[in-house]
Amino acid sequence: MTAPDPGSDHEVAAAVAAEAGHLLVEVRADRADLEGRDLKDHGDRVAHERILALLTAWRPDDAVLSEEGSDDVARVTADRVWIVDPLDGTREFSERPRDDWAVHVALWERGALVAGAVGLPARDLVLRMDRPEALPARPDGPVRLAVSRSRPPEFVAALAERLGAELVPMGSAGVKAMAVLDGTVDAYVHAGGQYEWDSAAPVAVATGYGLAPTRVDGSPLQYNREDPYLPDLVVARPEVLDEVRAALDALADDAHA
Ligand SMILES: Nc1ncnc2c1ncn2[C@@H]1O[C@H](COP(=O)(O)O)[C@@H](OP(=O)(O)O)[C@H]1O
Ligand SMILES: [Mg+2]
Repeated sequence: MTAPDPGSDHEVAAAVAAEAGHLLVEVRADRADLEGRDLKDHGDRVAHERILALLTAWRPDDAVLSEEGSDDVARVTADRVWIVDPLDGTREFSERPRDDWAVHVALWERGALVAGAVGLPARDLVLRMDRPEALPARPDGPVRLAVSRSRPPEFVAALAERLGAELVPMGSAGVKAMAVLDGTVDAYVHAGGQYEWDSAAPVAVATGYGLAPTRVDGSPLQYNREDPYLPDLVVARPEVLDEVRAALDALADDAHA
């Protein structure tokens, strides 16, 4: 049976992320018979089904764009669309006991992200757009950039060289964006491929925390487009934003020279 409607859209986002996260933690513990691809596929599927069941019960009139669902283009004309990645960092989820994987739940309404939560189930955390916390003070030293541990884009290596930055590898777009918010790193820059579900909830939460995520070229991130491919992203804490932007612009100039 589905629990009662949690209330506001923010509460729904957080409850959906938490419930799917609990399920994934259980699956990982209970299904010792599953490994690798089988564990990834099972996790993706059960988390997607749970999220869909909860959103259907609590927000029956809203559309859903999920990494694991079949896309219905009718969402493009809908007023409200939940953009979800039931299991981000699927690879890391399958590598027990890694904890760098996430559940993403965001709500897009008429052009803007209006609610969002990123669950970090293996850390028993849900970060929410509506419950921002102060960023810890930034330590002295080089800029720290979160980067994919399994397929670090060459572009980010070039950026790090230009900035004299340190690369901090970890899995999951949600984990990397949340690492900016908890002070583990100063920025997360990605290029070369991603989809709306990889960044919508992390961007919603980062926006709630007062950050201003953009595309790599500085333009706004736009969601609920017909093609959900959204290949690049910059999430940076305010103290390093100008420096990171200047380096990105210089790299773009070099590329066009
Ligand atoms: N070049 C690329 N093209 C498409 N998706 C990419 C990508 N690089 C990263 N991603 C997606 O972004 C998420 C974070 O990746 P990473 O951990 O490597 O930083 C992953 O989501 P999933 O785990 O949901 O598939 C991954 O599939
Ligand atoms: Mg993903």
